[in-house]
Amino acid sequence: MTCPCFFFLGQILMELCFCYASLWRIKLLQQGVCAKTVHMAHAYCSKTSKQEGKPQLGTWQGHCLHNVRDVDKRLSMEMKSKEFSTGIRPYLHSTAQAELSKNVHGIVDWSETQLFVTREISKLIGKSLDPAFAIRNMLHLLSEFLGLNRGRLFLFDAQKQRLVIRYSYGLDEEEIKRGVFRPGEGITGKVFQSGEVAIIQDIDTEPNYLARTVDRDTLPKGTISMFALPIIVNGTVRGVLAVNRFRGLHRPLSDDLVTVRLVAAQIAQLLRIEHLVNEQVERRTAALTVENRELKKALGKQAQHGGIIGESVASRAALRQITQVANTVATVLLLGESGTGKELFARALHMASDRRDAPFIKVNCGAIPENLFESELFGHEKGSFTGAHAAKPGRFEDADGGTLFLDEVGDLPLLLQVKLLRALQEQQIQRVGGRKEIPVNVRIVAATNRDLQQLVASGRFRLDLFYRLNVVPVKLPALRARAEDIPALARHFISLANDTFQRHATLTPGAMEQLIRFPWPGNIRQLQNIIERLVLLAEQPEIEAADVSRVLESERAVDAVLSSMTVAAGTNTVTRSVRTNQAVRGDEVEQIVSALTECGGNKSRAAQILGLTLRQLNYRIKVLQITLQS
Ligand SMILES: Nc1ncnc2c1ncn2[C@@H]1O[C@H](COP(=O)(O)OP(=O)(O)OP(=O)(O)O)[C@@H](O)[C@H]1O
Repeated sequence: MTCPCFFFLGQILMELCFCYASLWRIKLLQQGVCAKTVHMAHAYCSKTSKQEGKPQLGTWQGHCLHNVRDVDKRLSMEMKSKEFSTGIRPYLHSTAQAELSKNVHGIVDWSETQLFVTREISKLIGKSLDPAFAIRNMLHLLSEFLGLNRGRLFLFDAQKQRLVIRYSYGLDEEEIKRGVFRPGEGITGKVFQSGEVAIIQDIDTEPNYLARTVDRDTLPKGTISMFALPIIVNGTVRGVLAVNRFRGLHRPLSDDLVTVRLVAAQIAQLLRIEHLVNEQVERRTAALTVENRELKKALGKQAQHGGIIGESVASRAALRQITQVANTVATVLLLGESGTGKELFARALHMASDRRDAPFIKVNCGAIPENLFESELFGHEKGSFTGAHAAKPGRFEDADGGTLFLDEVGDLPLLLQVKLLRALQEQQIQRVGGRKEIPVNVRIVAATNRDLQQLVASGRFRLDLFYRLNVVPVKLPALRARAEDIPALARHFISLANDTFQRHATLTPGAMEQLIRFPWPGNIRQLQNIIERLVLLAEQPEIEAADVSRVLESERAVDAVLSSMTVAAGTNTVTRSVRTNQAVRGDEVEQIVSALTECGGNKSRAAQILGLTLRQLNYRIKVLQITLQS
């Protein structure tokens, strides 16, 4: 028989316990601990006591305190972290408050809570695609509202060949550090290896549970279950999501599994997006790093060599030659096809010489009308011819102390060749209409894309002038003879085009390969034009091999059309192919080509048909980059 005193004492103790637990609840609420958690812990304790029939003060109070203290300890830890107070805490606080206002004094309705958690998880993805924010909040929701605690996401570290914890909720730093598994090791490793879900009813009886991450003593007494789910991204297992579950929760295990599966699927989605973004960023960074390195290299060399890009043997030989003679007065004759960089070399020579602070004057001998040429070169006195209203110095005088660059010197009329020779020999000139000899100190650099020796042989160029100019001949190689220079030149032109058109284009290795393999006829300008076109047409920053193929294909088509035009010369059929790289000026090209065709390649007659002087025709041929190949 029970003593009434004992029964009475028991009632008092029970009341005291409720009061104690309520006080705890109030205290924790005052301290800012999440109200829902405290409420859940409290509800759990009340239920336990009811189920166990009569009050067992030590056991249920112990449960209650253990749960509340444990939650409190972990929340305090989280609350200390910056992230909690800036991102997660306000979010959970507001949702918990909302839930609390509905449910604070009633028995927890789990299906409603599950629905709420599911909704919140989906909302998280909409809020941010940042995996750190979304995943931590999901784990937080699982723990706070469903009691699925110590959520941890392991990801496979390919370098270490280990699964390591990347995101977690409710684990301290030591626990995170300990949570490392080899594939196949423990439950986590096995789920990773098999790609199958593991549901552990009781971790204490599971031989594969290694209790490595979470020390068993830190978990509540009683049965603890565990879910471990593979995270599958694009068909590959990338990691494992694990959570602990107290068996004491009064709802089916399968309900929680549904929610954890949803979280695993959302995490996989987030990682897929992260992977895609990282891949893009990595590709872009790698391309930019290569480009940066190349540009730095090119810049260094450019600064050294006056902007000349060229690593090939032929380019380096030409560079060596101009560097050697830069500081002398020796006349340099630059020989090379159109667009091989003759002007660039002439300028570099000037800049490398001690004349660099004096003028560099360029005269295009092929572009100046014959009747104006002498005055252009040597100047004129007032009234020396109609229209000479004032005295004007010529280009020789302009270049005094510096460099005079005579481009297309092979086009110089014979009469002027004599006068030029005289000026070179005597280092003095006479203006048109003037009597006075004017001394000039000019260094001559001449250039031509024509075969001067052949012109001498045919009587169109004076031999003595040829010797005078040909002191230091420098042969500039055509692009086809220096494929090694193409990558550096291409990058240089990409950078120029990016500056001009405000773009950020880069060439993929495949695109560069296409440019290297293209049979460039010789003109660097053609390479530059194509790169400019590629930069302008590019729909995305990376120019792919297919983009280059497309542009080169159209280039080939233009070449083919122009090459098929043959020119017959008299009764002897001389076949010449005509090419250009300026498709945009096709009409004019066609007119010139058909005039040349009609006249059997005779430029003087073609010029008459076109209403041009021979000099003008030669100039148009040059500007339009029409090359007559025998
Ligand atoms: N080695 C090089 N490095 C960098 N750019 C180059 C190089 N060679 C040529 N270029 C560029 O190619 C274009 C043509 O060069 P340039 O005008 O010097 O050739 P050119 O032989 O004088 O041509 P033309 O005979 O038609 O007058 C220019 O834009 C020039 O900057």
